[in-house]
Amino acid sequence: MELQLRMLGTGGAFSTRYANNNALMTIGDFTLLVDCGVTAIRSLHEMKVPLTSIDGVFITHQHADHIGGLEEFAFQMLYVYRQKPKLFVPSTLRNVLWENSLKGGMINPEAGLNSLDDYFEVIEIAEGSAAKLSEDFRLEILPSEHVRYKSSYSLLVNDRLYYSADTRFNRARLEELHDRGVRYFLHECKLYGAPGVHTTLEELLTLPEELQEKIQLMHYSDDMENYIGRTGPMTFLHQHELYRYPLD
Ligand SMILES: O=c1ccn([C@@H]2O[C@@H]3COP(=O)(O)O[C@H]3[C@H]2O)c(=O)[nH]1
Ligand SMILES: [Zn+2]
Ligand SMILES: [Zn+2]
Repeated sequence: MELQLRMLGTGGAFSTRYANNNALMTIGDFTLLVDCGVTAIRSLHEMKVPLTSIDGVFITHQHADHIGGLEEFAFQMLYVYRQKPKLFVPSTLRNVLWENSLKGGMINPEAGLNSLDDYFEVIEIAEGSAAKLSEDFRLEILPSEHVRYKSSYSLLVNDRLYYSADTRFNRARLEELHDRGVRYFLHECKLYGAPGVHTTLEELLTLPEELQEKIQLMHYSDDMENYIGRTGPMTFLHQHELYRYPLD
């Protein structure tokens, strides 16, 4: 069994070169879109991935580079393809995702479209245990500290691949997961400046060498090329490339 990954984009929120940091993960016959930002629909078109080939969408948090394409995804699925896609959403985000982000553009009482459930088959994911998205695809959500007092999540897939999404540096978590046998770490990276709500390259470079060797960097700024050769053993993820991660 392997996880196949293609990044729709690998850019930070203000990147114009690398598109929003959204990921397509396939295990067995199940394909999950992790986040659906402003650039997601265009990226999928460029990758020749039909919207109908996506078995479900998972949302990590409410910033536009992670949910800004969800309205178009929902509208296309409803009005073009007449399908109701699965939306996997952390329990703490379900209500605010609709009330504070999507409702303004998507509510349509005349058409009976009044809630998230009218567009999606909503499947809440709770913290603390892995959810089975399919026979082969297990997803655990790990609360992350990104913008304080707001929900955001990192992911653990099949106990083998960690996907940070947007988060401040969390050394204890990274080392604990590494000790538990997690093999692949896809980590966001702010290449320069103070951390703020993100993890900096400087912080990641303080991790043990054997952990850095397992890290691929994403959510980077447009000047990424200036940092090639300055990331220790860590490598950069590239948009649209196919990566394969054995899971056994
Ligand atoms: O408290 C805040 C909230 C936001 N921001 C910026 O806005 C961006 C929103 O998307 P992002 O989470 O990918 O990156 C964020 C940062 O670049 C910030 O610096 N501090
Ligand atoms: Zn982001
Ligand atoms: Zn964010």
